[in-house]
Amino acid sequence: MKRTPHLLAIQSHVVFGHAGNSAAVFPMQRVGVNVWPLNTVQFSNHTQYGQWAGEVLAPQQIPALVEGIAAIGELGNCDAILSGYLGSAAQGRAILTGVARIKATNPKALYLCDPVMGHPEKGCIVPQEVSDFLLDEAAAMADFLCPNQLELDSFAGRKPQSLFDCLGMAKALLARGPKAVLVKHLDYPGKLPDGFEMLLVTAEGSWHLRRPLLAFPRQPVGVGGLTSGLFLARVLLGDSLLAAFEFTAAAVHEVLLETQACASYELELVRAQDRIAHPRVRFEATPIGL
Ligand SMILES: Nc1ncnc2c1ncn2[C@@H]1O[C@H](COP(=O)(O)OP(=O)(O)O)[C@@H](O)[C@H]1O
Ligand SMILES: Cc1ncc(COP(=O)(O)O)c(C=O)c1O
Ligand SMILES: [Mg+2]
Repeated sequence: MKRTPHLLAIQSHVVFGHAGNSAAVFPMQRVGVNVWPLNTVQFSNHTQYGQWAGEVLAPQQIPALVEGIAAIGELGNCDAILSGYLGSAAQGRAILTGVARIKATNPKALYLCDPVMGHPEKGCIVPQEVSDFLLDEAAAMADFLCPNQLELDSFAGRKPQSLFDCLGMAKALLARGPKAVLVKHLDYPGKLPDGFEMLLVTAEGSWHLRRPLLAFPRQPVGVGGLTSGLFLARVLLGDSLLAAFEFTAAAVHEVLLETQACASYELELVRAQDRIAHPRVRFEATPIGL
């Protein structure tokens, strides 16, 4: 029997609703991965409500929890680490220490960094020191990097002029160390208004994917964490990077369709669970080159 992969997921938890781990853990479990959630913050709700209660985890807790897992002899079973929303740069550095510790135990373990940098206009609040940490330190250690357009712009230090420019910016990130860059959401001059577009860039090739843009009165939150989590889960389950990319686009689209049908602001993950595991839609990524 094939072994069930294990994934350490280090990102935010919200008591109500879905963002960070609260958007990613259940879908990753639903597709067949054992998830070890380590919550960087516990907030009452995501920050785009404009107010929240709760606390940021003390950074020293991250290596302490990793050591606790090592002490019971289980750290070598960790196949991958995912990091997303961080409460502080010190937490980020503690995660990189944890990644190094896990890779020393299991050199095959993969590290996916979702460089959540915040979006002040949308109300996604992340301290500036976290963005600086992601740009200067985390990208170099990541096997997979999953920026959205804003985050890709921050890495490149400029805005794109075209789709090919986005491709160039994502390819430039490969030189910093990652094996693959998944751009979760593209935005560039000339983009068709009725599509939601993504890019996958690897040393072997690059692919562009378009799915329909759905209308929401208020954009749902947590889609980034859902996207990076499902992508890593499918890679661990044995998909090629391209197959994991296409699966992720389809499963995320299914969740958004369910959410739209329910007229819900929060992602309808529980209702969409069978559609996550077995998406009915399929989007084919097309090769793209410079
Ligand atoms: N097919 C779609 N139609 C409409 N909105 C979408 C679709 N897919 C994703 N979204 C929304 O697009 C936005 C993507 O946000 P962005 O900041 O680029 O990424 P992230 O989710 O990482 O923060 C989110 O608000 C998400 O809810
Ligand atoms: C607590 C928390 N975690 C994570 C996120 C990131 O969400 P997404 O997955 O949409 O990037 C947000 C965005 O506001 C947030 O408030
Ligand atoms: Mg995001």
